[in-house]
Amino acid sequence: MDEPKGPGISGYSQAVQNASRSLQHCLERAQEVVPQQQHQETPVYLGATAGMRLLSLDNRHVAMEVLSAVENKLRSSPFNFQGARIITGQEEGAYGWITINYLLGSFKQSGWLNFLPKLTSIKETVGALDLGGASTQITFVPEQEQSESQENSLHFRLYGKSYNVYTHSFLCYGKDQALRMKLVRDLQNAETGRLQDPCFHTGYERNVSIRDLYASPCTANYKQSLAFPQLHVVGSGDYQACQTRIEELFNKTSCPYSKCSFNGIFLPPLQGHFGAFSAFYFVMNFLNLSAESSPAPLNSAISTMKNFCSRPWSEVKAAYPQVKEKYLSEYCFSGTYIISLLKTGYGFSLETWQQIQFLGKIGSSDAGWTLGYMLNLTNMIPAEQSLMRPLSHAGYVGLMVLSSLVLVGALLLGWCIFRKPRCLRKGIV
Ligand SMILES: O=c1[nH]cnc2c1ncn2[C@@H]1O[C@H](COP(=O)(O)OP(=O)(O)O)[C@@H](O)[C@H]1O
Repeated sequence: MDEPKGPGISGYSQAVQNASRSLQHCLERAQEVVPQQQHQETPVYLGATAGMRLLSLDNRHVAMEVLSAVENKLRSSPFNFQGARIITGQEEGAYGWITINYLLGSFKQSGWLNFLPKLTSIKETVGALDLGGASTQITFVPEQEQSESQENSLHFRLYGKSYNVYTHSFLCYGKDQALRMKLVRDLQNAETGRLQDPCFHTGYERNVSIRDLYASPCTANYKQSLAFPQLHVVGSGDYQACQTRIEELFNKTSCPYSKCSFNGIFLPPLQGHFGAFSAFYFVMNFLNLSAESSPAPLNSAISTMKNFCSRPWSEVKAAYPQVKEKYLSEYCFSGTYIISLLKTGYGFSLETWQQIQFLGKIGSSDAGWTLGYMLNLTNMIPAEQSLMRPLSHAGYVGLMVLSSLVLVGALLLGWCIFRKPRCLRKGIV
């Protein structure tokens, strides 16, 4: 039976071992891809996200140990290691937004072409929705420039244009921590260690260690002494009931601003198109709800989820033998969570849902915060747009041919004037 590892001591060392293994794998891959003579001059940065933010909240000492273990490994690699740090939720949101807009070309178009608004359709930036295991981010340029909450507002100057960006990172609302929060809430009224859970398929069973469940800062507040050391989760596969339980995670009771998402957090009216990536994409892509040309409407996403959650576990397992059991068993929860977060949490409607595009890659690059982080650290995005636009290859060739013709013409003219004055005179007379 699959048991999700929580951040108990065993969970941490397991997590460190996993991280170390993936880092090794990453380094080996990078050494294959980057030509050997460029290894030393290739900068390497490491940014850690919400999982490490949580670990740091829970035990700063362990978090620092993990970072320094990773640093040592990277320092001994052939690359030019520049440092490892835990990035803030705001940075994670901002870098995701920078990545997708950089890859979609939204910044450049809205740079110098804005001087010619009538000649070109102005392309707006696209909002970014990022779902991880431990946190989720929403970032976009709202219609109203003045923000009601300074902690949610960022200012960027990119390619000569200013952007006032709204961002918020919800720690604990990544899909793994959200599942934990739901489980501990379900446990509050439980008398036995057996929990019937509508977010898992019928026939699915999982044992969860109570100690691990409460070990996260996201669930610590719900801690209660229970007579049983393990929670025995038994699936009942019911989308509607699952959605009802999930929606309890979003506290909509009070809002100190004109508008909020949930938990009293300011959210300006949603504006424009959104790219939803990372786990938003992994889950929606598995459920066939991410079609890039026309993403499924909200109503059909809900019917797909109803149908998927109601399928018995034995049937689902047989249908997808190649999918990791941990992911497969949680797609009913994750899909339902995504719909609830976007609809109830952020307030996407039937209409605005259509503005969301679920993105895995843009071109050949992953949609995610990492590219934006690199672009920022390596100063790849200038604040000001250079006045000269770089020439395309065709433009360059054309300009060279034209200047060669002008040069040949000038030489001929000079030769006529100074060496053969009669040819000119003949022409004139
Ligand atoms: O193929 C997949 N299907 C479903 N979930 C996936 C798949 N690949 C990765 N994930 C999950 O997506 C989430 C991505 O989290 P990530 O590591 O980017 O952010 P985090 O730092 O906030 O946890 C994790 O929960 C991971 O387990």
